[in-house]
Amino acid sequence: MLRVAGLTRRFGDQLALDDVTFDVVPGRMTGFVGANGAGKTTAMRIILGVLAATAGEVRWNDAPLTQEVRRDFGYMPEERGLYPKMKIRDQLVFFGRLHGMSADRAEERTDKLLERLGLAERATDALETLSLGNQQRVQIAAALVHEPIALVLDEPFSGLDPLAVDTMVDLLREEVTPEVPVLFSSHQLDLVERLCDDLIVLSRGKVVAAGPVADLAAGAGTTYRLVVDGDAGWLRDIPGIQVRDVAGGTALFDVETDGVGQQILQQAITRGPVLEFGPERVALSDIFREATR
Ligand SMILES: Nc1ncnc2c1ncn2[C@@H]1O[C@H](COP(=O)(O)OP(=O)(O)OP(=O)(O)O)[C@@H](O)[C@H]1O
Repeated sequence: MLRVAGLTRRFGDQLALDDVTFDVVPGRMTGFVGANGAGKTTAMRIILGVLAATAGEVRWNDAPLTQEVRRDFGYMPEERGLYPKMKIRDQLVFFGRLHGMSADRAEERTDKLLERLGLAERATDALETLSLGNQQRVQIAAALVHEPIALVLDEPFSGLDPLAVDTMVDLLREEVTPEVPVLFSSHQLDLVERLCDDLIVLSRGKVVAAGPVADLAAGAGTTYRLVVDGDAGWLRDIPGIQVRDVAGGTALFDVETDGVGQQILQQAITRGPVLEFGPERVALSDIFREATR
């Protein structure tokens, strides 16, 4: 497991990270979100050892993370770091070799990834001749080529069209074996919601929410949605609930007393057909807004 423990980073007077602690659990995709300047890139750079922490440490399997172990991490930096004039296949093989792979293995992995990303026919083209979306695909391949033991991806999906996002996501899911923790930052909350198992929300250098998305989304857990064939206006007269909204047969309400939700379902059934009933999931955008307020 990758653990960030009490990370603090100052730039002059500015506190970019303030005692940040979180875990990135193997085999789970962890989304890292926060407004511009919240400190995501700074934290990722520290994890990768590109930047030093002012205080705190990064741990790997309960021991301080060493440079040797870091060599086996995969990293997609915010400032994409590939060589524009180098052929993409040569470049990926080169990165594989840098991470200690044999030439044969690096070539085998490179060809598999290029094939998988639909870039096999461009293997001998220079990176700069590719579209930006395709350059991004090569970036992700560069992070994956050496079969990393952990992945840290800074905005891996920015600028990609929905189809390219899907290809990348499929590839990540294939690559993320149960031993590999994956941390990725993104501003695309819909995508994060679809993709990640765990979420870390950073605001002004502090962790303001963290945990499994399902738990965070259920956090408010007392809001229900009822859809009936008819008018749901009668809900307004029921004690023990707070009606948020009623539009025709669709109602959203908060349960203030335990068990009232089930009583309402029973009442609704006696009044006519019930089309939908259940707890309302909180949208990630709402969790984000609430946490970073
Ligand atoms: N090298 C640096 N020197 C001075 N300040 C820096 C440096 N790097 C980052 N900062 C500051 O630290 C804060 C956190 O920046 P960081 O890039 O980590 O945020 P972020 O969450 O990645 O933002 P974004 O979503 O815009 O990429 C910002 O206020 C930024 O200006």
